[in-house]
Amino acid sequence: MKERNVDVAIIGSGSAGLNAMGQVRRAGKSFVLINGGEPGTTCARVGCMPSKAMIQIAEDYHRRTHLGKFGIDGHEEMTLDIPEALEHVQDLRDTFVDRVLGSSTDDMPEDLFVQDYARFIEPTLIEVAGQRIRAKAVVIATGSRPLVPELWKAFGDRVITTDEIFELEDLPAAMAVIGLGTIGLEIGQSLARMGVKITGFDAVDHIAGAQDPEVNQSAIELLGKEFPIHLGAPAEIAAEGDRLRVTAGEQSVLVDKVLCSIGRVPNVEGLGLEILGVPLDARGIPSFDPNSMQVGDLPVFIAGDVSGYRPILHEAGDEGKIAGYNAARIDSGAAPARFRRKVPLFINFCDPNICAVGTRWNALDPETAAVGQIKLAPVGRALIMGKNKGVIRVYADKATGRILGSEMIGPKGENLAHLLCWAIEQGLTVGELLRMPFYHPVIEEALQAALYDLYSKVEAKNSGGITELEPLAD
Ligand SMILES: Cc1cc2nc3c(=O)[nH]c(=O)nc-3n(C[C@H](O)[C@H](O)[C@H](O)COP(=O)(O)OP(=O)(O)OC[C@H]3O[C@@H](n4cnc5c(N)ncnc54)[C@H](O)[C@@H]3O)c2cc1C
Ligand SMILES: NC(=O)c1ccc[n+]([C@@H]2O[C@H](COP(=O)([O-])OP(=O)(O)OC[C@H]3O[C@@H](n4cnc5c(N)ncnc54)[C@H](O)[C@@H]3O)[C@@H](O)[C@H]2O)c1
Repeated sequence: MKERNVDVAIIGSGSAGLNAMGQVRRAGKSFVLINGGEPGTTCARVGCMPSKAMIQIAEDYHRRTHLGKFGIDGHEEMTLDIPEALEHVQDLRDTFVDRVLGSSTDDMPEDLFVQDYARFIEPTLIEVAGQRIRAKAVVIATGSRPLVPELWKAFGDRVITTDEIFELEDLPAAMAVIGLGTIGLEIGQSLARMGVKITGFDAVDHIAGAQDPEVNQSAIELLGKEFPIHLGAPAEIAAEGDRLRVTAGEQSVLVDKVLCSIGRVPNVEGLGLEILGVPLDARGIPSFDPNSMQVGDLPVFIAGDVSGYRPILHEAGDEGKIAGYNAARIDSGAAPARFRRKVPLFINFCDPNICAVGTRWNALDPETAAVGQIKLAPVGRALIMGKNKGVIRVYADKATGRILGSEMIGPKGENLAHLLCWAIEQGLTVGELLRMPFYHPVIEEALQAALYDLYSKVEAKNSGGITELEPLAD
């Protein structure tokens, strides 16, 4: 079998793999990029981008339900052309995929971009497409795919995942969404708003991965107004004629299709990771350092969703950069560089957005943490928008006032979560945040109100006579 040598072999041309390639190129090292399956990245093909395109349509169409209150007539007659809407999602998806391919692999020669599934023969020897590639370092960036229980696969295209939903040309009348994590809520709510009769199920008693009980309760209440939500029992599926009966505990519903959104599994089958000689966890992932992305003490690095560490886009990109940077420098003899990871930021784009930042509720020490909150109901700008629903909860260290984290459900949560995340990155205290300007009337005033509540509960207070203003030195 033909064998050739490169400095770095990157397995997977998703967002993590492409970022790794960028670093290797910048370091002037030779490489091969290997991709089994469709190129174009999960984000652009079946992930972030088509899902947000669908959410946008659903949200704009849903907006008609507020218009009557504003005196805008004609909204009752508004209809949604589903095939046209789905075609628009597909067109946008194709644009995003073309952009990714155009700026990455489109013009790469076959010896640099090998399209097949790779397999480890040794930690630095890869077999792919009938050839062997000896690399000084290897980056594993093979991503993940939707988890579908074996039994449910027998229902064919009546049980679909996000890998199939953006291919549909029309929508069924009734669907169950099993799994109300990120995907289940984003897509389930969109489908409901587009006119599909949705019933949601989750085995646990919280949705959207919410940990803060106030946020979880508000989320269940608000989303539950749009479609029935059944929690606390795992769902099962049985065929009933050409339809499907979904049952969970006492609850049961007959539907045309099921969206299976019960999580994702890493793409590791056939990779032969066992030959690395590093202990593998229950998901088949070798132990690695999340600051260097190094696997054990091997010249092997892991990045992106396959690691399961932080399966979101900007983190996959960061992990790809770290892995690529270190892989390109493996022959320097120095230990791989370790990088500080960013403050965790998570945004669920359902409406209202559900977000989590920094230290999560379950990790807070009730002895040392203070919690401030604001319910959105009285917030002026939210009221004007007709979106004064939800709650913002912000956590700080009681003694120092330093912001630790937040969980929230509210309008423009995506923006407020960024502000808080950047404040935590900067090590700011609640007092320092209150000294920032807040325009009027903006949704940030909701955050300001939560911060005032939090300020009243922390010991560290601002110096000078006015909380919001820094006194000038004489
Ligand atoms: C519906 C949905 C919505 C999402 N929305 C968001 C969002 O709004 N914001 C956000 O931050 N994140 C979102 N995500 C998550 C985000 O898409 C992922 O974190 C990101 O795409 C992961 O990139 P990756 O490079 O790790 O994997 P991928 O992009 O999946 O790349 C892995 C590549 O490896 C290839 N491969 C697999 N096995 C092998 C093998 N053995 N040999 C060679 N190649 C192989 C695959 O074919 C694939 O091309 C969403 C995900 C989904 C599914
Ligand atoms: N906005 C975003 O950033 C975004 C959007 C979509 C997806 N993603 C990424 O995709 C990943 C996967 O999303 P996901 O929603 O599939 O997974 P998830 O882990 O967020 O949610 C899965 C849910 O399914 C439930 N579940 C599992 N088995 C069940 C059963 N038999 N019956 C009922 N419920 C069951 C779990 O309790 C959980 O709540 C996320 O972790 C995230 O990283 C991110």
